[in-house]
Amino acid sequence: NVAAQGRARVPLWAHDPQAAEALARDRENTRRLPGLPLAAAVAPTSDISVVREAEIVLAVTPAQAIRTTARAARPHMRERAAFVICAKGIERDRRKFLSEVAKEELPQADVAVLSGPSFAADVCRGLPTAVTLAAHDEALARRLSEELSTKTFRLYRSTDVRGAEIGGAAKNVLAIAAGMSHGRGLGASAQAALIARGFAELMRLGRALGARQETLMGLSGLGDLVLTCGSAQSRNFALGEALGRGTSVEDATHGKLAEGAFTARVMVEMARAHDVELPIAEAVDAILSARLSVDGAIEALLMRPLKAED
Ligand SMILES: NC(=O)C1=CN([C@@H]2O[C@H](COP(=O)(O)OP(=O)(O)OC[C@H]3O[C@@H](n4cnc5c(N)ncnc54)[C@H](O)[C@@H]3O)[C@@H](O)[C@H]2O)C=CC1
Ligand SMILES: O=C(CO)COP(=O)(O)O
Repeated sequence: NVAAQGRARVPLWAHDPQAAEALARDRENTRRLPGLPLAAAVAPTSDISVVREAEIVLAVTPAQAIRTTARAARPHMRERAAFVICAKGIERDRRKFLSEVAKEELPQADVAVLSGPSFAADVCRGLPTAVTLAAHDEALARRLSEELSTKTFRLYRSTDVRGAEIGGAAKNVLAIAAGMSHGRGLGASAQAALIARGFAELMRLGRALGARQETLMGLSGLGDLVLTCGSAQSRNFALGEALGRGTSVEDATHGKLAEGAFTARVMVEMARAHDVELPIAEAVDAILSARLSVDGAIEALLMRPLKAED
């Protein structure tokens, strides 16, 4: 809907033909964004060859589906079209960032990352939102941020692609921890401590992987961490909250896409490979893999040796 502002036609591809038909019929995503109709210019389809029309493709699938989607788009994408990754996560099987996945699958495209604090429903309602648009090429970042910004959806440009994607991936894992603390009734002080120590983990990992500090402290890092760790509107926070209340991992992860559940393990593996300690992310991974209970994780975090605040 944002892209439809000022454009006559915005094709919207869905991989599931029934979903595309339902969107075309109802002009609304009745399950995920009820009460928020599609703009008139949005044209749902399940034919991925529509990317042929596009100079800008917004890739908004689950993170683990970015590779197959990019691969399917490859024969149809124009030379130098922009492939803007809006998913937040890291490829689990090959331990790759999504910009790396896109570059491998779409050599003809210019890859960018759009990430930051923005619940889809807020954006669709026209509530004020500000996010990061990162591309290695400054001129591309500038062009995309100008073309995709509206009065209420403001894109700040960056050339730190890695920083933008680390923030978006890591905050989901940390939001699960924040949700657990809330669901377990640990109180507002614990919540604030978790966000601050979670941010320390995000910074440590980001620095080890070459991200810039200002990106990690910006919209796509700290900004999105604060949003996601502080709102039950977040699916990651809601997943953690359910676990904190005692719901089983199987029941809690069912139904809605919570990217942190897919990112936790690969984030911990990447950190270990770079000798970076991430106790909160490790606890989330251990709980999701049923190696640790929520109470066991709280106990383990409280028992950690006292150390300097870094
Ligand atoms: N919903 C939100 O507020 C925000 C979501 N994101 C990110 O956007 C990405 C997508 O999230 P949502 O749209 O919210 O999730 P969603 O669950 O609402 O929609 C995901 C869509 O992907 C489709 N899909 C599932 N498997 C697929 C596959 N193998 N190939 C292609 N498409 C497939 C589903 O049919 C569905 O239409 C996630 O990485 C999420 O972190 C980022 C910012 C905000
Ligand atoms: O990324 C988001 C907000 O910036 C959406 O958060 P959830 O995926 O946790 O709902």
